[in-house]
Amino acid sequence: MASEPLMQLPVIDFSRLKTNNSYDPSSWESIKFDVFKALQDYGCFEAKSVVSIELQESVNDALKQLFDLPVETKLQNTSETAFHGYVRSPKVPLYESMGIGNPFIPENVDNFSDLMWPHGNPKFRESIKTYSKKLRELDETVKKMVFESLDLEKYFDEQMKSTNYLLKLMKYRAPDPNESDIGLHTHTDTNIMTILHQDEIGGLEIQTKNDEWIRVKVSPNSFVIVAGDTFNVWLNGRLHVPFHRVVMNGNRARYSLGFFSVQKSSSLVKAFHKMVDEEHPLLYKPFNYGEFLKFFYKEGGIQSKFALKTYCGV
Ligand SMILES: O=C(O)CCC(=O)C(=O)O
Ligand SMILES: [Fe+2]
Repeated sequence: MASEPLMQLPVIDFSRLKTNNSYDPSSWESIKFDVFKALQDYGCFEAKSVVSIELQESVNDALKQLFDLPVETKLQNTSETAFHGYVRSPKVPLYESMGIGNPFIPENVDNFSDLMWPHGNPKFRESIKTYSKKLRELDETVKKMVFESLDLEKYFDEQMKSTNYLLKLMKYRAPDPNESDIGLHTHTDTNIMTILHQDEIGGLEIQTKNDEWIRVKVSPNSFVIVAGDTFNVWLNGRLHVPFHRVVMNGNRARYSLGFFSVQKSSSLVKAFHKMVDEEHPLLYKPFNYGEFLKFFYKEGGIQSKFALKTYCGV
């Protein structure tokens, strides 16, 4: 599949953000500028130096151990909520995934771990807990920077309170010789924002505003931050929401994970009043995220590249 290997996503180093455990104000301002620009221009960027290599490696091991479990064990993880249970689908034959809801709540990780390893797996528990805390911190930092860039600080706490999180653990097997190499079809993320990590196999591809595909290759302990549709509804189109996909190459399995922030269904997804003016007319009517997901999964929205526009575009 044709893709452009030479272009790179913006790289933002988060190690400069704190000195002696407190935020350095000038670094905050300069990183904030880069974050907002990257999300406007690309809808994504590489976030560097958020977790240590050691922590990343122990999470990579945890992922392999999880998917090596017998399928009967993996099937024990069931849920009514989309992507929280064990997912396999003939539409994406290379893909399987498992989810842990709000994984920074220790009990949620313990319950998941006990279900998968009834005799215990302390290493899995501890690495996932530490990792999830770091990812939540990164999620909050990036969003706060975007809110500040648009003078929306006063809405920040309320928006964070109406957010749920999902840690999605994913494996893609290598395709058989006559099988398609598509791991995950082209899509945008409909949630607020996603923090992705892929292992050294690579395969994540992101489309630029000029319709060129970038094959993402980032440092082993970096993340790719991806803006989702919900975020762009709040901001009435100020961000770019990139199409992305997974294309497998080679003959080894690929492991990845995503930390998804999702707006709770108890409040409507809608543009901040301040974001709508003559220059920026309203793009989407307010909607309930749970209802949108029903449309997305049941009425063929998932096949449409522009499901949100069809559902609530003005
Ligand atoms: O596996 C990946 O790297 C990407 C996953 C993804 O885009 C998604 O789950 O929405
Ligand atoms: Fe995605």
